[in-house]
Amino acid sequence: MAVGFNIFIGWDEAYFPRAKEFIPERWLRHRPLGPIHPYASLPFGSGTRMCVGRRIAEQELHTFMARVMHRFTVDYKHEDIDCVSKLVFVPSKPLKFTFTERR
Ligand code: HEM
Repeated sequence: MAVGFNIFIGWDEAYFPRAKEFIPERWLRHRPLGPIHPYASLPFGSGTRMCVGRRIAEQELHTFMARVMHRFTVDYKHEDIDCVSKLVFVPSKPLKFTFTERR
């Protein structure tokens, strides 16, 4: 239910300005693209049956990303990537990132 909801609302300009552009900065705490309705994105569900692993999952993602970015410089020197909806949004092309170990 929550996943389906995300697909349909995720591209709705009424909830997400420049909805089809990949702008992860929209999620920063100060919401540079404007406020986001608290129920516009529910990847972990909501209410009494929402995901009990949410905090673990988010902590793991943050720790993983921080450790990777601390260790590597990440480059992408290919064509623009779009996203397609396959139950959830996924990249339209393979992600050919180059990871260079930082010195
Ligand atoms: C990115 C990672 C994850 C996503 C996107 C996710 C998403 C979800 C969603 C959408 C639900 C259903 C919520 C609802 O019915 O409203 C759910 C339920 C659940 N998730 Fe996750 N989950 C993630 C990671 C985890 C992890 C790491 C754990 C355990 C450590 C976990 C344990 C559970 C459990 C036990 C439920 C059932 C809760 C209930 O029915 O009371 N999940 N999750």
